[in-house]
Amino acid sequence: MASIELKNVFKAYGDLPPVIREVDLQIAQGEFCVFVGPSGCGKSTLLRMIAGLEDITAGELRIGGALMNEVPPAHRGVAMVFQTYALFPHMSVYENMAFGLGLAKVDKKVIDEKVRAAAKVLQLDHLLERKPKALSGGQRQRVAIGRAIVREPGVFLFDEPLSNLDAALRVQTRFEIAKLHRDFGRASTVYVTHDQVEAMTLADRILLLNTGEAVAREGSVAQCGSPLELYHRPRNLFVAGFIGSPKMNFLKATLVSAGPASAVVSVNGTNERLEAHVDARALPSGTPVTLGIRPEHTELGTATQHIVRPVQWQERLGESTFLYLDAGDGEHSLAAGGDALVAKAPGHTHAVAGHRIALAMPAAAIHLFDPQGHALPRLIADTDLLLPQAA
Ligand SMILES: Nc1ncnc2c1ncn2[C@@H]1O[C@H](COP(=O)(O)OP(=O)(O)OP(=O)(O)O)[C@@H](O)[C@H]1O
Repeated sequence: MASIELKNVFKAYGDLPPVIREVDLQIAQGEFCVFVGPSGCGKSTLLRMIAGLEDITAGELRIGGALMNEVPPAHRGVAMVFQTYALFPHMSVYENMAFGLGLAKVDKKVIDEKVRAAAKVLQLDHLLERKPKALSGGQRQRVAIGRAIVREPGVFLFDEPLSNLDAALRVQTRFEIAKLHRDFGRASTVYVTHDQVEAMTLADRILLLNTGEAVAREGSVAQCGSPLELYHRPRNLFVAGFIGSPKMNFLKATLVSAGPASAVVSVNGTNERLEAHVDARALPSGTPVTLGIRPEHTELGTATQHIVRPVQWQERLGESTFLYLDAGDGEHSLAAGGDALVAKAPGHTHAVAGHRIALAMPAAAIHLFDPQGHALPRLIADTDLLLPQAA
């Protein structure tokens, strides 16, 4: 029941360059915010700074409007769920869940009510007497979540809570976390993950963190917005390449012409011309650009404008088939160590390696990036992309 506000937050270890720079972020009460980014970008560090487990080098952290920089973790009104569960092995499920409330000297009867209510929600009521070692990974993580819930915190912090679970249990527990948030949605939640699907499905808002030189150049925030905003309107090449799996295809191209409704580019090393519903009027003709298109937005065949490329190999997943084509513009060719061009095709597709196939690229699906990697504005209405409308 508390908002979280980060104002120009920095984190540096000793004399090393800051690992977190210039983070400005407001998480509204009840909002579910997911931190994602490449390994080492500082997701956990930022979360631990909110929890009070790491000092804040510079900037301000407010929870529920109150400055928290110097407040000890126990007094911040936050509850954290760790990847490793961090349960007490000698205590039963009940004792683990009751522990924090006992420390806070809450009345025994109240503790009992809260533990039993949380256990019911998490379907742990038949396991209350068990020790953690007699539980599955998923059950242990539910106990860790239960221990957080009974404290009725204003803020929930999750640090990769599902990464020790197998694939099926991850899906189930992800669903449970989403449901818990919906049912008890007054707490603000910050959730760290490197899993795209978790980020896309759980978040009201995603904060994608920069890594490497970009941190020094533009601060730690690569982009912050709704999952579909990052998917449909990535701000730059890094965001476009990070959000989405398999990742967006990139082709080197050159701007031929730019008008109010679309731009035309030529794919380098070919005489192919493609129209894009993008506003490129800020750039002169002849400017080198990067064309981006997601594998799921390509189509097989010649129904719309298309390019023709040889198939290298295919991955058949049942529901869909991923075709890997030689990007084939010399610079990008697989033979030259470049990325393949990936197309998502229907599951029944069967392509023969070496065969040349036509890959349609609808003008509405193409993204363009300027020479600095910044996205040019897409001329597609928010309503067509199912994006949230401004109030
Ligand atoms: N105590 C420390 N001293 C020096 N550097 C540290 C310390 N703790 C973390 N770092 C560095 O801070 C950076 C951010 O680490 P952090 O664990 O927050 O990244 P992450 O995005 O959560 O990574 P991952 O996805 O791999 O868990 C890393 O480069 C890490 O090496």
